[in-house]
Amino acid sequence: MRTSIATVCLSGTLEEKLHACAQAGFDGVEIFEQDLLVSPHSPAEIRALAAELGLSLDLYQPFRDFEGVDEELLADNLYRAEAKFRLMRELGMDLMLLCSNVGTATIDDDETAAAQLRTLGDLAARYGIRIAYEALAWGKFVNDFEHACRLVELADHPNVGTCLDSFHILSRGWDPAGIEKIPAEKIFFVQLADAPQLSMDILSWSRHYRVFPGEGAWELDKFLGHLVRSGYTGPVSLEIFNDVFRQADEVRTAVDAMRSLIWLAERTWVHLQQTDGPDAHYPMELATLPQVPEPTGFNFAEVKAESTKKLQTLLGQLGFACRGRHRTKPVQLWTQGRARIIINGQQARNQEPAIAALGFDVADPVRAASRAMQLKAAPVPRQSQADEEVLQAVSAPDTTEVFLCQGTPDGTAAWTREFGRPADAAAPAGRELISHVDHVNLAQPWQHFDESVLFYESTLALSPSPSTEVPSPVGLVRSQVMRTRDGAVRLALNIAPLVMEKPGPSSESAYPQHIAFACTDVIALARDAVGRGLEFLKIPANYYADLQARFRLAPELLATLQELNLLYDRDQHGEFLHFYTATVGSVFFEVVERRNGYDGYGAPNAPVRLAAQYLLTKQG
Ligand SMILES: O=C(O)c1ccc(O)c(O)c1
Ligand SMILES: [Mg+2]
Repeated sequence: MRTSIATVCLSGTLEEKLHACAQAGFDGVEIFEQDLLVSPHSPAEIRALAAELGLSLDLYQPFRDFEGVDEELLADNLYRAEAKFRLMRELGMDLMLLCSNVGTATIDDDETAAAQLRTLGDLAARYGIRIAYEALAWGKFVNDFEHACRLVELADHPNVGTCLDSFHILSRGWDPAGIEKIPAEKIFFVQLADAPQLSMDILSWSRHYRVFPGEGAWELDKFLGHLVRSGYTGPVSLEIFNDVFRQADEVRTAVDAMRSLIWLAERTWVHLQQTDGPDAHYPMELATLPQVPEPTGFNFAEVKAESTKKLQTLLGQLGFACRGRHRTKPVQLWTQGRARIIINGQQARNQEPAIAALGFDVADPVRAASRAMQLKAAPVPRQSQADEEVLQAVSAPDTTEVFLCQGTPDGTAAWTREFGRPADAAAPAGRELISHVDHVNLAQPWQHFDESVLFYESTLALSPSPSTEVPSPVGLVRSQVMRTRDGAVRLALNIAPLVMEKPGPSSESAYPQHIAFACTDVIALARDAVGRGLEFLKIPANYYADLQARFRLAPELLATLQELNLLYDRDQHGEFLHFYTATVGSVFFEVVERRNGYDGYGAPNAPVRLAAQYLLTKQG
């Protein structure tokens, strides 16, 4: 599959955009006219730069409002077109995108429009140029890809074909299966975009909210499957109008874009294997990736900190014990049940405690790392001694280090052997009620949220749950859970509100993130923790009054919840009881008890938690 991307997807100058596309590994680009118009470089210089970078210039776009007009306007439009053909010759380009007329068309007649396309084809042919006609979803008379194809067929000119754009097809709810009926040689170009399911006018949706494949709501693997079956072999290009990508770092966006195409090609290959059988062959080649199953659990979570005292105290109060110190590094291992927390003091000068790494249990770490690398994940450089476990790790978009660890049937981890028992090893403070890490909640930089979702889905095989929004005193927090089907791994990604503008310590400290532990008896554990002096996040009385109104809890239970600062929720399966600790640095802990298969995260309680934490930061 030849890959391409429209320059409109990226921030920066045309020169910067071309460099980013080449760096990310694209075969070619679509030149967006606006990017060229504002460039100080001549068309010849842009052509030379693209050649030097090994990028083909696949499509010049857009040319607008051409067909369905009267004779006088047609003459003007042909004059405009010829100027662009001359420009394209300087660029060394031979394919121009023509959008269906959205403004100036006055004649709603297929024969007329097709004849005008034929005239344009004649003119284009003199310059060795071909025209790819695209139905915009909001076109005046042509807004449906099959209608555009009928006009192309009627025009019956070798230099006139169609451009398919998934946005215009899927946003209108047209059935993409119709793509298979289009003669492959008439599909001159293909653009892909995904989008979140929104209810708004289509033009605004298209111009502001498109995202890369895998970051929205559409089944683009099926869309691409229809295209592959049509016999098309040309470039598959990304055309994403997105307000965030326009401001984000262009190199990162280009890598995110490339990852989406690599992943989509694989998904499409899997889809076609399943529907057409393993012996089916198509002219377009789809590269595949090493297949990996979902991870089976969290292997560890690592917190980096210069001063580890407060963390140690907190973990001890939760019933964790220090199981050892690393033989050669200032690193401690704290465990309870299968929950492992590494406290890492390496290269942590002046660092307040923060979650730095997560380990996932996978079936085959080398294979999983190879997949991640093929998906353009950046490897984490590591120095290990000869007798140490070689661990595979890649960097997530929010810079969390993702370790791919060997899963074992009994949940043990071989690397723990490197931790000798410390001289001051404490016996666990009491009974072990925590069994494992239930979920981890990571704050995402606002401009990398979609990238993070795609990263965890494509590299780790986690699936996105429907996203939610949680009100907090400093903004609305968008939350997206990525999880395995069995819930063994649950990762909640939150977009922190843009800036904490209110004065106070919160504006300096990183947005808090947390690790939630699963426990079999949260009331007992909370009582133990109270006895050990744990500082709980204080929950206001108003919350408990509302709880009573919503759930009619037994008075004794309600009193216990309130006494212990426990929160409560219920779903169609069962009940959820949980509490939060105070925050150290940017880290806090949660302990949860899921009763009878409760499957959520206490979403109605999240605003209460955020408000309580906000109050604490105000008090300093
Ligand atoms: O929004 C637009 O005008 C526009 C322009 C060119 C395209 O290829 C497209 O899909 C939309
Ligand atoms: Mg388009």
